Amino acid sequence: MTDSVVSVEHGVVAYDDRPVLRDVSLRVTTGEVVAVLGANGSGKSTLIRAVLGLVPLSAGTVTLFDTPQRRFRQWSRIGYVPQRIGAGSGVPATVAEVVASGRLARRGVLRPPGSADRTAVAEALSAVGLSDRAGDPVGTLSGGQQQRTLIARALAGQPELLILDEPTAGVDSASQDAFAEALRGFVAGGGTVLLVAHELGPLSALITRAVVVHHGEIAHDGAVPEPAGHHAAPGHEHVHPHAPEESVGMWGG
Ligand SMILES: Nc1ncnc2c1ncn2[C@@H]1O[C@H](COP(=O)(O)OP(=O)(O)OP(=O)(O)O)[C@@H](O)[C@H]1O
Repeated sequence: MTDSVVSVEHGVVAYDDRPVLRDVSLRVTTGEVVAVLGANGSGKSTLIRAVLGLVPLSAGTVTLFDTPQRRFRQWSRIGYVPQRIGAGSGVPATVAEVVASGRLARRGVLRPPGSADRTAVAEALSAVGLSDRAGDPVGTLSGGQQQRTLIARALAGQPELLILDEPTAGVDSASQDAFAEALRGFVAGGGTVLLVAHELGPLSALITRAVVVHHGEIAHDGAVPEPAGHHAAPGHEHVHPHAPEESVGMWGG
């Protein structure tokens, strides 16, 4: 038995015959917090979508918890927060309802929520610092709080692996801190994380390994790299000026 959580071997993804991922291999083991970094359009989202089976591989294999992806059925072991598509869905659901929907894969639609479901929802809300907003319509929350709601939804399913696509992009610093805290708790409980990021900000201390995707290939796999020249980048915002010893603020772009 190994503790392999995700394994991509020689993965290739092409959209309309245009290769977007070329011969990518990546292995994530239990307890790792792996950040996938890289410039816009380098293939980061495509990589995690391929891991989840949301886009097909044209070559190579994906293995999840030691099971070939095509035979994998235990999707409740994985929590996924996709890239945000903008605030305000117009759905008048409350924060608690959205978070509770993260339990559906575990309890089934036809069974009413039990005490384990209610506890998991309450814990997830607390983990992201939104307990006091549970009864509020999601649309009344800030963008960062809405993002925290989606993260709580994933946490409520009590996954072993969290996959997050740019979880803190465009999110206010209070929400970034709350998210980092929630992730810290998840990892302390034995969870594994694979996340796509542009800016690591308060997350950088949690990241155990960084994978840099460049033109559809893995250009680096190891320590979090120094963001070369990022202070000179136009539009750069210094996200944590009080903590210069934390090396990564922005990477790629
Ligand atoms: N469904 C699709 N059909 C066709 N092309 C796509 C599709 N999804 C992504 N692409 C293209 O594939 C390339 C990689 O996209 P991807 O979203 O994986 O990059 P990314 O590194 O996540 O970028 P970003 O940081 O902008 O999200 C881009 O050129 C993108 O335009």
